[in-house]
Parts: sequence; structure tokens; C-alpha cells
Amino acid sequence: MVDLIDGRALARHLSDRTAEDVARLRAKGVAPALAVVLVGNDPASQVYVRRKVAECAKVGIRSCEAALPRETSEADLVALIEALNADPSIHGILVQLPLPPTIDATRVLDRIAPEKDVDGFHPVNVGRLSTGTGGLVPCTPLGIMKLLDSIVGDLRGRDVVVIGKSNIVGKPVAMLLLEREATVTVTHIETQNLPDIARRADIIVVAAGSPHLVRGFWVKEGAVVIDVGINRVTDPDGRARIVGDVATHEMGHARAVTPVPGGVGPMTIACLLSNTVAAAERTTRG
Ligand SMILES: Nc1nc(=O)c2c([nH]1)NC[C@@H]1CN(c3ccc(C(=O)N[C@@H](CCC(=O)O)C(=O)O)cc3)C=[N+]21
Ligand SMILES: [Mg+2]
Repeated sequence: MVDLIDGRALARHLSDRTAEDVARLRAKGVAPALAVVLVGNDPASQVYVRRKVAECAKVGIRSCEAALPRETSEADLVALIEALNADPSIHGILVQLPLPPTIDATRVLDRIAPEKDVDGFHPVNVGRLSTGTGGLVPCTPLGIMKLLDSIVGDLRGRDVVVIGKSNIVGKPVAMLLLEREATVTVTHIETQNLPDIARRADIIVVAAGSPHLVRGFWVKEGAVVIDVGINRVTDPDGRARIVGDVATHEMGHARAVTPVPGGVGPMTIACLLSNTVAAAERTTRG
């Protein structure tokens, strides 16, 4: 039978270790702190930001939330980021995405000090990831690797198919998998014969944003399926719920599948906390 991976339990385990790291830093006089910047009032973003702030509190990370109106200018947002960059009591900066269309997200993210970029989106960190030379690693890909560590272990020579080529998930997770000497195929919207490609995989990582895209017949017997999708759907009875990118009920022949919710999502937040501590630790080493 397929193993449904408990991402919440693994995230709790990781956060317990983060809480210990926080306590150790605090004893040395460093109180790890994360600044979360939210522009506008997108309800989903508000929920995520609230969850991030709440999880910070649980492990003893100080967080400050800046909620800015949707009309905020790019210049004002950049000015806030520069102030947070210059504030030695702040170790991590996260600008919640998506930003309003009037603001150029790339230009904004490029202004975050790389050593405070706990999302790992700054070009310096992207470059470090692509050369395997350290830096802060994006939270969702990092969480996926920790899930794979617990399910699979050694990834050398494993055939991994990554579905989706986003800068937030697909590309960075492909880089991390390559560092571990997996054989990586990245597919995208123009990929031909995707079911045939997916069927070769020992591990499928899907971040496509398409409800139930990955069907049972796409998945080899005994494969591991990591579902990164967060899709809001409405049932015939009018009830809203979230589903992933995997037809989980068709995965009886897989070895393991991550559920949505309760899989990758909680790991993403746990990795945000551990990245914040890593950023704070770096300041103690000069
Ligand atoms: N600068 C930035 N960094 C991000 O990392 C970032 C972002 N912007 N914008 C939005 C996406 C999305 N994201 C999620 C984080 C946690 C869950 C999560 O905790 N999900 C839970 C609950 C899902 C639910 O009920 O909505 C679960 O899967 O179990 C989901 C999605 C981070 N993102
Ligand atoms: Mg999830």
C-alpha cells in the first residue's frame, strides 16, 4: 500500500530542532528575527503570512510584519527593504509573493541583502545554488529535499522527473537534485508525451498548479510522488477545499505520496524558520 507521508510531523520535528538552535543563539545574545512584508490584501497571502508569523512564535523567532496598502509604490517598498537590510536586529526578510502588478517583483527581490534573503530568490543565492556553493536555499525545494531524505535517502542515479520549471520550485529543486547526483528531467507546459516521461521516474516532483494532473497511469509501480500543488477547488456541494497536482486516490501502486494539505506546505514553513536561524547564525561568525 502507498505510504502517505506526514509532512506535518516531519515539519514539527525540524521545527523542534530549530527551536533548540534559537535557544542556543539567544543564550549568545542573538535573538533571530524575521521581517515579513505583505503588499495589498490578497486573502490567501494574508493567511500564509499569518501562518508564518505564528510558526515563528512557536520556535522563538521574533517576527515583524509590515502590511502595506496595495497602492504602495515600488520606491516606497524598496525603501522599506533598504531599511530592513540596514537593521542589524533583523536577520531574515521575506517579501510575500505575488506582488501587485504595478510593482516589478524582480527589481524588488534584487534589493534584499543576499545574506538576509531567506527565500533564496536573490540572484546571488540563485547563482550559489546553481554552482553548489552555499547560500540560502528556497524553502519549498529545501523542504522537498528533506522529505526525500526521510523517504528515499540516497538519490544517486535515481531518475527524477520534475514537472514545472518555475523559479520558485522547479528550477531550484532540479539544482538540489543534481547536487545529489540524481538524473534529472525538467518538464514544462510544452513538453511532449509527459505521461511517458513521468512513467520512467523513480521520483516525481510536481509543481504545475494543475489539479490532479498526475494520474495513476503516469506513475511507475513503487515510485515516490512529491505533490507541490496548492489548488483551490469548489466541490459540487459548493464547499471549497485545496487539492494538489496529483490524483492521490489513483496512487495505490506508488511507494509514497505527499498529501495536500499536510505534505510539502508545512515543510516549506519549517524551512523558512531554519533559513532564518541560518541567517542569524551567520551574523555570529562575522
Ligand atoms: N516570498 C514568498 N515565499 C514563499 O515561500 C511563498 C510566497 N512568497 N508566496 C506564496 C507561496 C506559497 N507558499 C506556501 C507556504 C505554505 C503552505 C502551507 O502551509 N500549506 C498547508 C496548508 C494549505 C492550506 O490550507 O491553504 C499545507 O499544504 O498543508 C502553502 C504554500 C509559500 N509561498
Ligand atoms: Mg502540502
